[in-house]
Amino acid sequence: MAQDVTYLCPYNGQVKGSLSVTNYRLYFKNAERDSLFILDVPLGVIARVEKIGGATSRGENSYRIDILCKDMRNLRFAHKQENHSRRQVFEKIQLYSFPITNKQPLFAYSLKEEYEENGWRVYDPVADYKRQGIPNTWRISRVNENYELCDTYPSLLVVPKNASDEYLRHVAGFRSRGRLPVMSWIHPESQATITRSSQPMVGVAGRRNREDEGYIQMIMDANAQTTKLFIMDARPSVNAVANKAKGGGYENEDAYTNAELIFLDIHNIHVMRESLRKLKEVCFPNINETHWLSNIEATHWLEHIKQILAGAVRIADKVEYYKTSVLVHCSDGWDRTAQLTSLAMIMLDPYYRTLKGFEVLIEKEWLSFGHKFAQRIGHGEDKHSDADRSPVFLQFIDCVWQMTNQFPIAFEFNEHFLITIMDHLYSCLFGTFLYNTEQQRAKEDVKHKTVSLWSFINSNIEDFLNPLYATYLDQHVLLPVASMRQIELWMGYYCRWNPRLRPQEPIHLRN
Ligand SMILES: CCCC(=O)OC[C@@H](COP(=O)(O)O[C@@H]1[C@H](O)[C@H](OP(=O)(O)O)[C@@H](O)[C@H](O)[C@H]1O)OC(=O)CCC
Repeated sequence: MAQDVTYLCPYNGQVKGSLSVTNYRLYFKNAERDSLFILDVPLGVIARVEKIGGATSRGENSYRIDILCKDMRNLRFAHKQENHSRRQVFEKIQLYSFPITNKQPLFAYSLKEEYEENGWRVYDPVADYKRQGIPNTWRISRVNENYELCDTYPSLLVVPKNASDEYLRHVAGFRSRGRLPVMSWIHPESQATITRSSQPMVGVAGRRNREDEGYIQMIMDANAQTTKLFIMDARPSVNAVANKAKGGGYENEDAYTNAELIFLDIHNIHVMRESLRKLKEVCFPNINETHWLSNIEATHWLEHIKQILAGAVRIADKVEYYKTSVLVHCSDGWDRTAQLTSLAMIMLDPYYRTLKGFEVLIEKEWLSFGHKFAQRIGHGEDKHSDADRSPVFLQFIDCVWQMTNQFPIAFEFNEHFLITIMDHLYSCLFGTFLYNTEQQRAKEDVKHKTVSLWSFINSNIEDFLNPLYATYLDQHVLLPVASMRQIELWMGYYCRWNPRLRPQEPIHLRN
């Protein structure tokens, strides 16, 4: 606890008060009695802490602690040199914001809160495949039971019936990191499927693999409706070609007869990280009125959102209206592929537009299929400029918000639900988003040692429901308009800290 600290609020000016740090949060409370001002920041959201100014700094508020956060804001606290309090506050914030770096346990292992709902029971892979209805042209394989085939995949895989476990091993050998094509979703009527994978290891030599080619044919044959299959490669073709230099690449249509390859032109994690960095500069702390639209355009953020949504629309369109199966992949098959399969599934299957169904979707397409949450967010690590960090999951949640914005009564959950998920992606209060793979989470026994985010949400469900929700029975397919005219900046998230941008009651009505 440090007394006599001044929070330099970009909206309310200087606020004098006391700053406390616990092993979970940073808590600032103003000293004046009249208007209460509180800042309550989970330390997990902190990306970087720095000391500004030294003992000889004389300018007003020049002796500070500046904090950069992952949730689109920065916090600045001015200290008094004579109090000698800054060092201790700084060291405690460092210690508890970066527990992995400092060999401390993540706070999720300290949370003792009890909830009546056990969120760890929300997702059961067999139950979701049963709900989808797996016909006997497909089978559940246990070949990855102990993660021996692919340590970044789930232990349970749904594959074409005729592919033996031995055959699967050959196919996995030709896919980057063993991430072979497996089923994400099957259409209840047409039996057209969405399958997902990583890139084939074609390389500059143009290597082929008989089993991989035969396996793609099996996926095609499992859909009696058509003799064709679309391979949607999420990447710009130039990147797919560049990946050949590292032994990767894409399917050669001569080798995969009846398959049509389409590139969806979604950029890689490095482009997206840079785009969000620019967006934060434009949105926080204040909005430049005259250059707002050109500043937003210069970040390219909305173009990326549009491109991801448009890719998912093309997948949903092929599966629904052409009754044709689609294989989705990118380079590694855990960033853009997860965005595309999960968005297409939301468009095609109303179950995933319910609150529980959305939780199942995140558990299945993101967590069980090895999206590297720990690495992309940097949980507990102080390496704020790590090139593996990237807002891939935020882009997915932003695309879901775009759909709720275009179809306000089609989703059971509300905006607060999406923002709460983002807040706890960073907070490390729950075990849900910790680690990078299902195997790691099983090894760390998170289901017994931590609380699931869905326990908290499902025990307070009324806060997260959309009052306008109308269970669409007939309109089960929802295709958003993925064009720049319809895509909007999600102000409720990117500008959430600016009180002037919150719709207020007219001043004269304020008491
Ligand atoms: C000469 C060496 C060629 C080379 O490095 O290939 C590597 C590629 C990197 O491949 P990219 O696809 O551009 O970028 C990759 C994808 O973003 C992938 O996510 P996803 O799951 O969405 O695939 C991430 O997991 C990887 O960490 C990242 O490297 O780099 C490029 O293609 C950049 C050139 C334009």
